[in-house]
Order: sequence, then structure tokens, then C-alpha cells
Amino acid sequence: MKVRRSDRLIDMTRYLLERPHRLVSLTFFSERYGSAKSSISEDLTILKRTLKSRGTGLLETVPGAAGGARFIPYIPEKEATQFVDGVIESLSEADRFLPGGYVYMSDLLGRPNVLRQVGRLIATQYLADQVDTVLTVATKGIPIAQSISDYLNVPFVIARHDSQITEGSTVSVNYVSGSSSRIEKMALSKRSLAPDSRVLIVDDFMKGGGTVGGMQSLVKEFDAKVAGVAVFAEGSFAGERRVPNYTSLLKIHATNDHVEVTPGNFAEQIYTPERLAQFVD
Ligand SMILES: O=P(O)(O)OC[C@H]1C[C@H](OP(=O)(O)OP(=O)(O)O)[C@H](O)[C@@H]1O
Repeated sequence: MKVRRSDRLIDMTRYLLERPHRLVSLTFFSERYGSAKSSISEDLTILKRTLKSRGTGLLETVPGAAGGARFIPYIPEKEATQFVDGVIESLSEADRFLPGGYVYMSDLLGRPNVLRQVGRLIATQYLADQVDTVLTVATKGIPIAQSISDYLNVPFVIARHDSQITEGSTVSVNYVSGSSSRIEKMALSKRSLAPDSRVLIVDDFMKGGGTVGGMQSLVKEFDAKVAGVAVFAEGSFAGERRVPNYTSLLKIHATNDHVEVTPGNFAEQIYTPERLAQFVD
């Protein structure tokens, strides 16, 4: 039965947005709706224009008989900046200040709308880069990793501080976390990363960078490659961080009696002229 264009557009949008970074063939849509490929191509032209003009993402179209469409989510710089400014306002509430120069943010990282925007924002940085797996360490980095993996449509894996029997055989590394200033251990199931795979390392917070450094060491142990590093917030740190290149949404400047939250380096890391050029025709 032939499906009307208005109904096709609604269903195609849902189908593509639920499968980011995956090519969906013209043939699939043609058979799904009982419509000619020429009609589907016209539908995709409408979708492409609307998704871009509304700042939802890119719709890459691949021509030819084996062609199709691939939805690439991104968040425009203005929307990203508004989101981060809103988070800064929330985190600047006095009762969030914790001893040792920390800020309570676990409630924010439990809100679906915050996690969605964090996922979209970090996925924007990697919209044209190959990422095979997202890696984080238990515990507070997990919801962030899940959201980013959702928008990149790749698996996420979790390094743990204590080996669990359910993880099977594991690879472990020792590292010094600036937050605890003691030697820590993290372990990752041997099934987690394939050799030469490109791994995006993420966490909720980076202070001395030792935890991220530990995850970088784990990636090296698996003969995989670090595709990038992203953290929700970076803390102020007097020492020398071992993490050369990373993206942060927030920067938390904390002393024993005061905390100031400012935007991290996401704007210059993500909205480069080259990447912005991908957003426009
Ligand atoms: O940059 P560093 O100085 O290494 O510190 C950043 C660590 C410390 C903290 O984790 P914890 O609070 O230790 O662990 P959890 O996430 O389980 O709360 C945070 O989530 C990062 O993983």
C-alpha cells in the first residue's frame, strides 16, 4: 500500500534519527513505503533542508543505486553555548560547594535533558571522525558515556576500579589520580576494545588528569587508538596534566571557600572553521 508523503516524512525522520551515523538505503525506504526511489529522494531533500535549518543535524545523502541517507546529529554553537550557560547558572548555586574545592553536580548528570545535550555536543566534535567505542570509568562518567555513544551510535565500555567476575579476564593499569593523590587501579574486560579501534575517552570530571591518563594507558594496552578525550567539567589544577588534548564543557575554579564555574574549551575545540563549514552547503 502506497504511503502518503506527509506520513512518509514523519516515519522516515523517526527511523533516521533513531539510527545516527548509519546509512539507510533508498531501496529500504522505497520498499517500506511502496514508493518510487525518485519520490524517496524528494522526501530526503525536504528532510535534509529541514534538519539543517532547525539545527538538528546533517542528512548526508549517498547517490546511486546503492545510495541512501545517513543522519549525523550536531548541535549549533548558539544552542550549545546557551545550554552550557544554563548549566553554569545551576552549578553556581552556593549550596553546591563541597569541601576540597568540589561542586555537587550528580543531580545534573541524572537529568535526561542535560545528558542529551552533553551527548549531542560531544558527538558534534566527532561528526566526521571515526569513533568505534566510547570508554569511561565507573561511576559518574557512565551516563555521559551512554549519551555520547547513543548519538555516535557506537558501543560504550566501562573500566572499573575493582575486577568483577562477570567481566571475565581483564587488562588492568595503575595510575595516580590527582583527586585522591594515591595509586589507583582500573581494569577493563579483554572483550572491550579491538586492536586498532578508535576509542573516545570520556569522564564527568578531570582534575589532575590521572584518571584520563589511566584510560589512555588502557587503550594502549589493547593496541587501540585514542580518538579524543572529552570531560563534562575540568577542575583547576596547579600541576602539569598528562592529558595533552581534551574537550571540556565547563571549568570549575574552586578554592577552600569559593567556587567559580566558567565555560570550558568546547567552543574552540568543536566550532572550528573547518567543522562549521560542514554544517553549511
Ligand atoms: O583527573 P583526576 O585527578 O584523576 O580525577 C578525576 C576523577 C575523580 C572522580 O572520580 P571518583 O569520584 O574517584 O570516582 P566515581 O566516578 O566512581 O565517583 C571523577 O569522576 C574522575 O573520574
